[in-house]
Amino acid sequence: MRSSVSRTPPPPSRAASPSSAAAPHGLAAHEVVLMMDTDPVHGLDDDEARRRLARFGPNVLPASARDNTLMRMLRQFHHPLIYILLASGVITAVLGEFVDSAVIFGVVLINAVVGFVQESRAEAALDALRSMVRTEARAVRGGHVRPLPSEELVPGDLVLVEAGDKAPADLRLVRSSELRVDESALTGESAPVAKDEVVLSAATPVADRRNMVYSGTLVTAGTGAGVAVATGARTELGEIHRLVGSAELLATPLTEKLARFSKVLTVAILALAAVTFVIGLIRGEGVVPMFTAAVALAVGAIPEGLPAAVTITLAIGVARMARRRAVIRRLPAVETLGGTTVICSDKTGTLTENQMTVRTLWTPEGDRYDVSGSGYAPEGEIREPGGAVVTSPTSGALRWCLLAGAACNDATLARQDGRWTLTGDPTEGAMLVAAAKAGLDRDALTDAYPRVAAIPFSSERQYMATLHRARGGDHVVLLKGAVERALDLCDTWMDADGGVRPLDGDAVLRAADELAAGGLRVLATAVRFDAEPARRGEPEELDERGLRGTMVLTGLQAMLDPPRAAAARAVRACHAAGIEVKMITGDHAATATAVARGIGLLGDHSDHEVLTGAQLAGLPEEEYPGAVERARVFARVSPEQKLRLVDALQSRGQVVAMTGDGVNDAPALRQANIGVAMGRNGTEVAKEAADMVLTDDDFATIEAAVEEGRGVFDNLTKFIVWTLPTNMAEGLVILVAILFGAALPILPTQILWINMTTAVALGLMLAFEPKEEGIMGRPPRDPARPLLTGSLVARVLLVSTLLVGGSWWLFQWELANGADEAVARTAAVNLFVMVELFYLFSCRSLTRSMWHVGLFSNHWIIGGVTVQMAGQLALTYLPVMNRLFHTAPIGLPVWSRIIGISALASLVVAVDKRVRRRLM
Ligand SMILES: Nc1ncnc2c1ncn2[C@@H]1O[C@H](COP(=O)(O)OP(=O)(O)OP(=O)(O)O)[C@@H](O)[C@H]1O
Repeated sequence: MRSSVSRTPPPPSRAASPSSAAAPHGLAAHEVVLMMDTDPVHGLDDDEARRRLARFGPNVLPASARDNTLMRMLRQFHHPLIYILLASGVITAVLGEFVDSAVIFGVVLINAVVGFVQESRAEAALDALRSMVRTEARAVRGGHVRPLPSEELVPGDLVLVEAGDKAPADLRLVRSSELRVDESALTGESAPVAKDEVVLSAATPVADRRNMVYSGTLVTAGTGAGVAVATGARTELGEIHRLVGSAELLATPLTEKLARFSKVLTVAILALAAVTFVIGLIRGEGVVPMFTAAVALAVGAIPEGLPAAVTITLAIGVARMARRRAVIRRLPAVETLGGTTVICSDKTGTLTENQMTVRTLWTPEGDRYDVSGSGYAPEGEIREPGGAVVTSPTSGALRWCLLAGAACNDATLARQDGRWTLTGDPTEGAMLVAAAKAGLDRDALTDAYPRVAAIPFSSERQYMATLHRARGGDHVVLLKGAVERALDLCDTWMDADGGVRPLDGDAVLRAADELAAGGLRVLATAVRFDAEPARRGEPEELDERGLRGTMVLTGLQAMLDPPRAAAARAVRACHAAGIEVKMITGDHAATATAVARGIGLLGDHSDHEVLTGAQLAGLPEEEYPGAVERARVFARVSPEQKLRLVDALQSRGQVVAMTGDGVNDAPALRQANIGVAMGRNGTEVAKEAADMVLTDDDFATIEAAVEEGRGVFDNLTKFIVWTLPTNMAEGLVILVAILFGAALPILPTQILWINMTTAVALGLMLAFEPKEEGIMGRPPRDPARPLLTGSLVARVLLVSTLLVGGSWWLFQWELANGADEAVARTAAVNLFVMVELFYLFSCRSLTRSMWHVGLFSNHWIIGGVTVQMAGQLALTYLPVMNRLFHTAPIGLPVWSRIIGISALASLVVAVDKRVRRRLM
């Protein structure tokens, strides 16, 4: 036994410079195998893998190299408003107002801490989401191929990759076949790179890395096996990650628009404050009070909490979507989802269960056989048209229909804990089960006729063929696939005794149509027997051209794939929400139509709403977009056609969500406004291209995500409508005071108090607002529509006016009735907060009255209101707060005036809402 020391490979250091001779791509494959101390066939054994995992750590990128904590904290101060506050803090101190200065610095600091904590939490929430979509790798351990979480890979592992995978580590290839890799994650170059056909014995090293597949790159075609030479942070990707840090996660078009808006607003308000300052001086006011007033104006009018609130609302939306099994990969998707107007969905697996069971067999003589049983248990019977049970047919079309289905097949069935489970493609699983029900054993055939070559199934090709050879040299070619494709390759059919006759393609198509009209998925099977012994030494190949016109059709297998339980309801919900649902499938038009009818996607007489890939291809350019917009089912569509479909819909102004799972779906997913990938059955390539991943592959989840997206947008709007009046009113109150040469009703530190406490305790709670009733009963939001509609702008102006009028009146009234300035200001400050607090309840719904929403349906708001009230009492009655904020205790009569004005303001808003609702 070798010692563990001798089995430790050199640290897979990237220190070996890429050009150095010791870099894996500069060595011959067998040298890399030696260097990594592994076995090119059996891989590592479990014990050794465990040791290496302990030594090198899990195969994950280090928590992204974000700025360190200090830098992130400092960034919180990088804002024009904060500069103003810092400057005014300094100037206030120079003027000898140390308490004010301390309050200003204190507020700036608290603001930075709150910003920092919120930002970190939002980022952590998004990071957590990424780990929900886990990558599986396949490695050979102890001679067996094992699916493994990619974190568990270690240097020296023999890793298998195929089309659709994301490479889980840096791999030096030891075998590959037609491998093509999209290396854009590393190089930015998106055209796939062909990798060399490498064999282990190839002694010549390759200088330009055509024998390497790097972690994070996407395999777009072919298969390969490679030795992991670096994992985790030591991969090329890890290196880039360390240098670049993570991309800016928290920006979306909306946050950017708002950030720009706040910047422009800030500059405008600063200019206004400067002008006010100058006007005051010209009118002979003192420098200090004018400076204070200018600062108050700037601090009050700038909506500083806006960008952070938007980010947090989006992050909360993302978490809600994740709970409903839609994982957002790109934050802008949250915004776009709410505006989705068309959802283009795959059929198999998304609208249906992808649980196939063969129900009917058809042989070319016209006989139909019924198959009983359900699921993947090989329990059930096949009955002849007369009713007799079929047992082990020994010759003829039925035997070869079943055998072709079962042996031209990569699926396997296993019994686990009394349940039959399938590994592989459900279509193939169903055919395997059908053969077993007739007592036919695939293994008996493949033992006598081992498989020597195959044309794998692909969505473009729509069939699969395998070549089997007996020891004596006889060949059998087996084929299964879409009926039209199989007919292209056959010109004869097999009868019940195994005799071969000329084919009547139309009769087969008619039979297939009839079966498909019942919603069954129909595949044809065919065989070819070659007595000719293979010439020694000649490679055994199977090529498409050689099949044409040589195959013998043996029958049809029709299988049921039940619609998902929630699909019909979700389609109905989408229609009610003004969202079109279109089915895009590789399946036959008749099958697709029947399934679409079953889930309410098509009416009973709507054949004109079904288009096939061939019809699409034949459409003149100018008719294409219109036809695509009208159709609801697209059948026999190849993945390549999906891109053009998305384009066409977008050219008609639609906001398109498109699902996809294969490698070739990636371009369409990228082009769609919302690319949706399948978490369970999708390829890594598709997930990488998508904006959203469904962890349950279910169509209903898309509908749920759209609903959440609408909710997020509503909550954003609510926050903005709630916060803007306060800012406007604060700015205006100061402006009016200066223009009239009157005392300021609120001081800069008091404005700081109002803005900072209410944004966190009150405004943010709107982000937790549950979705409004009927949110899926209105049409999608027009992306071109501004965030605030005319009526919302009017409401913002109305509330601002009420605030300015109310606080001005109250301040003057208190002064006129003998109160000192501190008491009158405390009254004004409390009035501001109280109006905001009442108005918060109104903002919980943009159109309905606050009573309709239910006063207590958002616990967060109740909590926030309680905290805010406690804060107000402290501000009013605690001596230390009185000193810090220049406030003073106020009596009950003052409170009653405050509450009275606030209630009156709410009443006016409620009436305004009601009148507008009537007008709508
Ligand atoms: N494993 C397979 N072997 C041979 N032929 C197959 C196999 N799977 C599917 N087919 C045939 O190819 C056609 C297209 O299949 P594809 O997987 O592209 O689409 P689909 O699964 O029918 O639909 P969707 O696009 O909604 O997922 C099928 O209708 C079937 O006739």
